[in-house]
Amino acid sequence: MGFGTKSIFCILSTLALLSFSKFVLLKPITFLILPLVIVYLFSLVYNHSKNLPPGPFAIPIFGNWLQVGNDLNHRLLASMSEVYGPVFLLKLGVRNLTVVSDPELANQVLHTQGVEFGSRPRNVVFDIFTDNGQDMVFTIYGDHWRRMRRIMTLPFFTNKVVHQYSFMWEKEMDEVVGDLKVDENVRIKGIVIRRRLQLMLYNIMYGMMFDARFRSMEDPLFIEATKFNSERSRLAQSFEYNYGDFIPILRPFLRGYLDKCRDLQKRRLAFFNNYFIEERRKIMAANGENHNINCAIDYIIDAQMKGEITEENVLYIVENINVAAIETTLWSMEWAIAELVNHPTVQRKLRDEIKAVLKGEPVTESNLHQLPYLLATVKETLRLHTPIPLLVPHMNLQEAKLGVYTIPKESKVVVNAWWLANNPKWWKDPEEFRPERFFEEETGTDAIAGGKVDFRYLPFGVGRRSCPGIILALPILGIVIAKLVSNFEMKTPPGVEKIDVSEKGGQFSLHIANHSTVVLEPIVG
Ligand code: HEM
Repeated sequence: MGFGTKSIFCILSTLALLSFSKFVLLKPITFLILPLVIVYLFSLVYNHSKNLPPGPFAIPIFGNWLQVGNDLNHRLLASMSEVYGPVFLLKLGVRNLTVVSDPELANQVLHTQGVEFGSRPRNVVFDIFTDNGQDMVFTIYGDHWRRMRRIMTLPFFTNKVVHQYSFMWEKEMDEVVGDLKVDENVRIKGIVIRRRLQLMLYNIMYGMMFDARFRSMEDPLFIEATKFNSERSRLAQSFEYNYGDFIPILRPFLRGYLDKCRDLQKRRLAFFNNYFIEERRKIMAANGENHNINCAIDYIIDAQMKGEITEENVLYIVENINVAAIETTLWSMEWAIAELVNHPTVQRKLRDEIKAVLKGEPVTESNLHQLPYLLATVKETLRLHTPIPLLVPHMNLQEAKLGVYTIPKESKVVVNAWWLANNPKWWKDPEEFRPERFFEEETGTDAIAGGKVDFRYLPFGVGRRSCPGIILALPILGIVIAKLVSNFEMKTPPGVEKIDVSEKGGQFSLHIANHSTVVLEPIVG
């Protein structure tokens, strides 16, 4: 007798027993429990006949939600994978969550079955922030995504763009170095460097997008842009709305939260439109048919004028760059700086490498490839502190196979990229910040040079939905770190032994919990 038949037999005998017992007749409460028992037994049969991935026992309506809670972060999911295996399934109310923690299965989700798992799940808050998928990052896999990704590639994600803008990036970074050198407090008490680096990154991204620049950290438009983006991040990243997403009957209780999201989104999009996009439209219109393409948004508006995308899509491309590009790169910089302060020998080795190879020439995008220790330091930062530890969630529109298991259609599928890169099964002393690992024990893999994909190391994902911004993020991170270590000795403030590298996570992000105060002592000579 197979399991299915056995279970049906079990259901029938349980029902028979219950219906004949005095207990049923006497206790009305049984009428409440009985349906739950039936649902549970049927779900057992269903799960086994479908061969769903293993997972904790799920109760009706709530599934596993009451057991696992809201904060489904990379560490909790990693510890669950030790119990349930490299792929497991959580039922969260009406949603299914499949968690993948194995390089070969990650290869299947992201690469060999990239089409099947290439969509993004929706949720009540993201539906508001993307107007039901008008954007690119969170939209399902299909024609709209393909068109948006193609249109964004040429003005943002090519080598030509990198070469065109790297001079501007380097200038922005030199300004940071200049500002830090003239401020005496920086070398005595130290500063929280985040805000200054944030201004630099806004200037880099807004320069590429709109040919625009914020004058200083006090520029009212800069203050407004950062406020809008951080509020958007807070509302979207919070775990506090999960209950309404998992259990639709609870959604009325989310009304206040969702109204807040709608209000913010309206004001934020109007801000992008009125101050930046409309400005570019005016400049383009003044030049008529022969308008020049001076920045990314000109190219994108041009695509809209040719009827390839809508006006709303243009706005959502701007919104996506604000969300995807700036904070991710900024978090990585903060992690790198904190680790460098805590590891002065790594700073010294970086300095030695730069001196020996470049012999006094400045670090630029075009000579970065000559600095393998610098590249390994960036790589090690993203391994230990993966900024998007579970990648952006994937989703299968149809029922799909993953290994021997069946993944129900429209499941949220997350790849635990942080655990792939920090599991002691695959890495020696993974908790150590040690760029040398890529020259010592990792030499046989795609450690530095590229080539065959190493599915243990996926901070940018891989495959169709991988991060197209990697082409900008890696050189930006490399040059910033190189400029900081060449110009400054980075230290803890007086009385502090180590920078606190505790982490704080959201639905998609992992950042440093306390923005570090760092002393930067200029290097003379
Ligand atoms: C250190 C910095 C960055 C990290 C760690 C990072 C990481 C990621 C990850 C993990 C994904 C999702 C991959 C997946 O779902 O499989 C992603 C998607 C994306 N990233 Fe990045 N990213 C960074 C910087 C950037 C930058 C600078 C840009 C743009 C200028 C950018 C634009 C995007 C876009 C548009 C997507 C969505 C791709 C799609 O859905 O097709 N990212 N990024």
